[in-house]
Amino acid sequence: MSAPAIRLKDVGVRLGEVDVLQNLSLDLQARTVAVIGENGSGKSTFARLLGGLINRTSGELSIMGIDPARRAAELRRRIAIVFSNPDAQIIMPTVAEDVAFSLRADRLPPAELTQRVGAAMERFGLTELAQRPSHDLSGGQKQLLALCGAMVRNPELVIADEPTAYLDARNARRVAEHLLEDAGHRLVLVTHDLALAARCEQVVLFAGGALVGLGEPEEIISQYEAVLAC
Ligand SMILES: Nc1ncnc2c1ncn2[C@@H]1O[C@H](COP(=O)(O)OP(=O)(O)OP(=O)(O)O)[C@@H](O)[C@H]1O
Repeated sequence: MSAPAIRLKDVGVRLGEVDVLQNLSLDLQARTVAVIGENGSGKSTFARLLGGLINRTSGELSIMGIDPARRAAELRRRIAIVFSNPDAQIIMPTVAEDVAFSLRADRLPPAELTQRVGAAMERFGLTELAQRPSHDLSGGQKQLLALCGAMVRNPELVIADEPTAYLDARNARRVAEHLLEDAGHRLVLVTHDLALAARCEQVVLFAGGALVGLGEPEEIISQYEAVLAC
């Protein structure tokens, strides 16, 4: 592969009075990247930065050749962002309508829209819930719906922040397979689940808003476990 998919040079993010991320310089080329670190270390802020949801205060940033501060709309079309709290991502009254809403910009013919929505719901085990009011779903079902809505658009890059947080073991496994094994997209996965992180090709470790490790999963997870043991 040529240019890194994600490139940061001396990036800083200040939110209010707090320097949340400092002097971040890294190139991410692997298809699947895990982001790990202690509570409050800056992982979610990093994910929101990559997703164009917050802007950097300093430095340079390129996501698949796009500067999110300049071409946010284009970036949003090519990526999907999934958070641990799905409520913010569920908009429409029923499950099927909510999945279809994610495809509104594509202006698909009705038959193709129905087919795409049906296939996506099948993939995430939501077919039986298609006509259920989306806000009556359980936390785990909502998480599956949010993921389904994100993935139905076939994004090039998925940024997922603790996407299995509300899921039972079987659904967590199913979601992990979709995110990790589907070669159709790149993945940046924020997680406290080190077994999940170990399945990514590259791992990024944060501490106190700074990058303190970047490399092979085995090496970086051992580095983190040594910190946790103190
Ligand atoms: N809008 C904000 N204004 C000020 N400080 C913020 C803001 N958002 C986050 N922070 C601070 O930035 C730091 C990093 O937060 P962040 O949510 O990125 O951490 P995290 O690594 O994702 O944590 P966790 O594992 O607990 O989810 C925390 O100290 C947090 O309090």
